[in-house]
Amino acid sequence: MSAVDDLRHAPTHSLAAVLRIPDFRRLWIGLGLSSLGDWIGLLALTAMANASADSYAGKNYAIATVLFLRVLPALVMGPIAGYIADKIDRRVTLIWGDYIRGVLFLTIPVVGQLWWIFVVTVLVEAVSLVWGPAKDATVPNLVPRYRLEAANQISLATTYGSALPAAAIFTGLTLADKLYRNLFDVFDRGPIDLAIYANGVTFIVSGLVIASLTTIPRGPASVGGDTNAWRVVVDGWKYVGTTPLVRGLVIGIVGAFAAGGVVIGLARTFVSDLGGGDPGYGVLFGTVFAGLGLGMWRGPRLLHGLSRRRLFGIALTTTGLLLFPLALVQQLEIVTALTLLLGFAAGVAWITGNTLLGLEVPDDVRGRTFAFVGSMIRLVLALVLAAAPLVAGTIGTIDLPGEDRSGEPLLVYNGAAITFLLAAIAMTIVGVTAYRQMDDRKGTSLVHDLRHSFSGTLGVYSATGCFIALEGGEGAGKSTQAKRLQEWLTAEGYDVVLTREPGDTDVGKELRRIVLDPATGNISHRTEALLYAADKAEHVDSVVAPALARGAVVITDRYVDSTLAYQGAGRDLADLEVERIARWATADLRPNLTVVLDLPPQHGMSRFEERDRIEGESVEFHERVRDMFLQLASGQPEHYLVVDARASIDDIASEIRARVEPLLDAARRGTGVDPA
Ligand SMILES: Nc1ncnc2c1ncn2[C@@H]1O[C@H](COP(=O)(O)OP(=O)(O)OP(=O)(O)O)[C@@H](O)[C@H]1O
Ligand SMILES: Cc1cn([C@H]2C[C@H](O)[C@@H](COP(=O)(O)O)O2)c(=O)[nH]c1=O
Repeated sequence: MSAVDDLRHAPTHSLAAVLRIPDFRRLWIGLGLSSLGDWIGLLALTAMANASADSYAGKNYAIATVLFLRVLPALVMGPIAGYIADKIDRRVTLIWGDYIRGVLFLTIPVVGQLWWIFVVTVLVEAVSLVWGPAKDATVPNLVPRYRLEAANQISLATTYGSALPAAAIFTGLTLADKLYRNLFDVFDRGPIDLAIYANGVTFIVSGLVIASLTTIPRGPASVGGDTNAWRVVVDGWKYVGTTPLVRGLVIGIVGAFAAGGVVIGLARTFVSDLGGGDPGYGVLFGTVFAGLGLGMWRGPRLLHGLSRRRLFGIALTTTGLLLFPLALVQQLEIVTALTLLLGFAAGVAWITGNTLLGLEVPDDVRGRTFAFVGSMIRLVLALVLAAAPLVAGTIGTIDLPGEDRSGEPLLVYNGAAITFLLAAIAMTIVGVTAYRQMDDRKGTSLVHDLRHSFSGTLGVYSATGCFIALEGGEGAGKSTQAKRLQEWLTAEGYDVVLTREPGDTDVGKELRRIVLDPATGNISHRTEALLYAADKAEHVDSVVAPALARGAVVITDRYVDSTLAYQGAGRDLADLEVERIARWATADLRPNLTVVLDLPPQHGMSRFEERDRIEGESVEFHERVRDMFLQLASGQPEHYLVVDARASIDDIASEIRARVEPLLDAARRGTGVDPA
């Protein structure tokens, strides 16, 4: 198979496949180098600012100014940066943007003055504001549309992930300076100057790498959308203010950034207070980002069964609670371990909040909401980065009562620790508020949900074919959409099996008659659960599994989620027990995608007249069923699509098609798909 075929057949979400595109790979190397340099530069500049003042307050103020100036240009220039990027040739912006930033950094050690650090910080940020949209606008020219999401994931991971090697390099340089004195004597400020020179060089090399790209189109970047920041903020306020869920999300996300800002803003002086130097600072910085990365990567999987809304509130509250010991413990090693946990919790909150925003905010206001959240984050970060060191500097040093034998105070807390304590209180309040505003499981204890999510398994995904389930309340349009999907896939040339629960097998037909015939009357709820489970066992063993094994696309009208919703939430049997039985019956085989057609129960019931045994249940019963479907979807957004079933049949069908299409690569090649 040729390299091109190989690339075409790689799954849509494959990161390796995007990196095999030569021009994207070059842009990525450029981005990686400049991001690495940028993080090293941030560490070195804050360390340089720290060294430039003598008093505790003076050090804090110098660091605060550097950090504040990094955010300030985005606030002032944000609206016009997009406009400028639109007007300049993209190639020129990308290449010269890197050269200019590189040269500016190289001048810092040469001038060696604090005021010049401030000037360069503002200039570099201003250039970055134009460089960013030009880069974002270039990526779609380098990769096919269906690989854009994977390309964006790589860009994001590279921008933030490079903080880790940057911290390692900075720590290595400062440590080497401590171990081998005179090693960096050629530089006025030893390893700090070297780090800043290295930063400048990485930008210039990045510019050279990007200059070798052949496919950056000539002409200005198209950043698209409304770049008027004021309009974005006003629209965002209106929408957020009137939607409780989104209000909770925004409070949480902005709160998490505020807490992060306090930690970053005070990290250098805090490390000094605990007796650490530049290497300790580098380690602490790297640890926060290692934790963040781990949290984003593993966190949601660790608690995969938990409602995403609850997980978000819990992660935020945990971030706040972890800040307490961080502030009070005075040992650098323990503080570093706590920082890893703190980063982890913040990473879980960030990825969960972002996913929820993407999933819960309607398409027509999603862009504006993201832009609004972005503006709020910058505003709050700027305020916090400026205010935290000022507060810490003003508090100064507090000796707690009690002395040791030599008459020294037993415990001394500096301003940084006290400010962490204030942030801990604020963050915990934000976390609890977000949790309460967004809780979608009121009435179910958190302990129950946690036990449930830890005891569950991740499930089994077929190694071949593609398994799609349609779920939802009565009359939501499952059969209609299942048929539409089948017709489309068949026309596309796939081997498709359309099936349903209960009643697709001979045994199943009998079971369906028993459970749905009003003449059956009241039966024990556990009997009902077992009858549905028996239908599932037969269905999976004789229909679903064989079809998947030969590489077919299997569409089922209802599956395990129906029993969790109807017998679990509707009948009020213990969720865990119903789930265990259903998972056992189906050998824990899970759909690659479950489409939930969401509709108010009365609306669905108005679509037909006859009522079977289950349809005849109360509205409250069907409300509980609906809530459970949504709850299950929110727990694993990567495996679900929730659709507003009030939309037209055509619109719903095309929304489903768009989500199913990327999953089909594997069915085409006869290999399994796990979109997560
Ligand atoms: N989006 C829609 N808008 C309006 N009517 C719809 C829509 N989708 C389906 N219908 C109609 O609603 C009725 C029920 O649809 P369908 O049988 O597909 O629902 P269902 O979810 O499979 O129902 P059940 O839960 O009873 O199996 C049908 O008459 C169908 O034509
Ligand atoms: C699979 C499954 C179904 N049910 C209920 C849900 C519906 O009321 C009927 C099936 O009717 P449809 O017209 O075919 O949608 O059964 C359930 O309670 N538990 C289940 O596992």
